[in-house]
Amino acid sequence: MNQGFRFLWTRPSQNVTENMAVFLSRLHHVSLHVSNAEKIANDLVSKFKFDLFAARLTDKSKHFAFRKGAAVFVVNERPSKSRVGLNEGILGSTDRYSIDPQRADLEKYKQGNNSLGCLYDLSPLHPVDTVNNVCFEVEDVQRSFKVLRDLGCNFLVPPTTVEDVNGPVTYSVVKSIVGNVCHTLIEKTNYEGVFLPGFDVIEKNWSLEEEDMSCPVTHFDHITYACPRKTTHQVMGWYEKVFGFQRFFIDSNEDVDEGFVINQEGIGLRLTAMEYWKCSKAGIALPFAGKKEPDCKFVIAESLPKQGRNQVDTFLEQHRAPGIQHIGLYTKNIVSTAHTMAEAGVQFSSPPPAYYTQLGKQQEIEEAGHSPQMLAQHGILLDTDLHQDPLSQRASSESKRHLLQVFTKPIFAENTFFLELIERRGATGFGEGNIKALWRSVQAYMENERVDRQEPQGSSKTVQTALS
Ligand SMILES: O=C(O)C(=O)Cc1ccc(O)cc1
Ligand SMILES: [Fe+2]
Repeated sequence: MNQGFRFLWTRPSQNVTENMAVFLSRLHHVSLHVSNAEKIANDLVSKFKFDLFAARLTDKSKHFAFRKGAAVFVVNERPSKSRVGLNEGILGSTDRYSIDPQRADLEKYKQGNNSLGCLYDLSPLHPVDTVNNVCFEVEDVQRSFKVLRDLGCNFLVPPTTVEDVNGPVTYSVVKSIVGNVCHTLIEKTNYEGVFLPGFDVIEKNWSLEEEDMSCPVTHFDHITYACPRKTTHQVMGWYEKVFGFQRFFIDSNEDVDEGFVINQEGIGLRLTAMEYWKCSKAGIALPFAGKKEPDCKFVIAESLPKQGRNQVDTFLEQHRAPGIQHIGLYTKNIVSTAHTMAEAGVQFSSPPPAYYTQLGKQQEIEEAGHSPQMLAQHGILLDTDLHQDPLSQRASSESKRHLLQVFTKPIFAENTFFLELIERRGATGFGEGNIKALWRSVQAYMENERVDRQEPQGSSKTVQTALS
């Protein structure tokens, strides 16, 4: 079945590679644009246990950087339209660093969209809260810019250097093929500061190596895109060509051309996954100095028409563009993390209660060393990888590969983004059982939401009818 692999990409010799794609050193941060930065900032700190470690406040914009292990979010406050002035300079009056336009066409950019002082990104004026910029470190931004421009990529910000006392950082923003998603490419090998020039570091009295035992989130495990129907091949092809991404199989039942398809019992979903070339050889920033960071996977989710309206369609509608639907946070202990976050007010989507009582599930959970009650309490799902190599088949149940996952409810006012917790015990893909149950848990939440939203409308209609 898995033959004639279309997306398989073998790494050619170094010289050829140089002309083909830009290789990414590491994921630097993921950037959000929201209408109320303080609300999300509070949630990230008090509920999701991230640390606010850097901030940039100008009279026009607010940017906060949060970290949990190697997972870094930058929250940008989306300015209201009334605050957008034409032809304003890039630098806000409170900026204390220098910026060097490396290209003449920066003039155009200054006068255009990005007149709001949104460093390392641009203010997208997207109508709803959105997570839309996945920022990567690269070795050479200028060279990356040339390679990608030759490949036909559109740049939203040309190479630009920003500097403070800790040294220079050069960046450029390239538009992706997926809706409003873009990628800031960052070169910071000569920068010695904690984050990026322009941000004030917020000192905290804790060792960077210190680990939060109750909530051991270490990195971004995967980023899932919601894409329109029949666009998966195009998206895969773009990432393969531009950044040298490689396809990997989510599940052993996956078809090469079709991806991993679930098209039954109300679930219509096509999933395809890819990851970037592992070449984390560039200088690695704190707090992971000297350590190998795991790479983040990318998942493309496409809805299939037969099974009715679903969560991918809902995302596309409410987000008003294809884009990042959710991000999986890797944790070393999902039970403890979910428990700590739930106590702090995080709401999780639970699967139907029958999930935990279905034949064999209880035993499967217990064999994996968990308590069904504990998992059920927060809606955590467990999948056992049944396709094992012959050696581990003969080994004890302890050597089986497991995957544990739970989805949060949307974290913005509209259904345009949620988080996921994921713990991998040997499993590298996404289990079919979990995907079905995750899908159902989100569907159930959405159905409830729809009913809740319709009720007041229904009752006001009744009132109106009674009055007319
Ligand atoms: O299993 C995962 O974590 C995925 O990321 C797959 C997925 C993608 C989209 C959905 O709406 C539901 C599940
Ligand atoms: Fe996921």
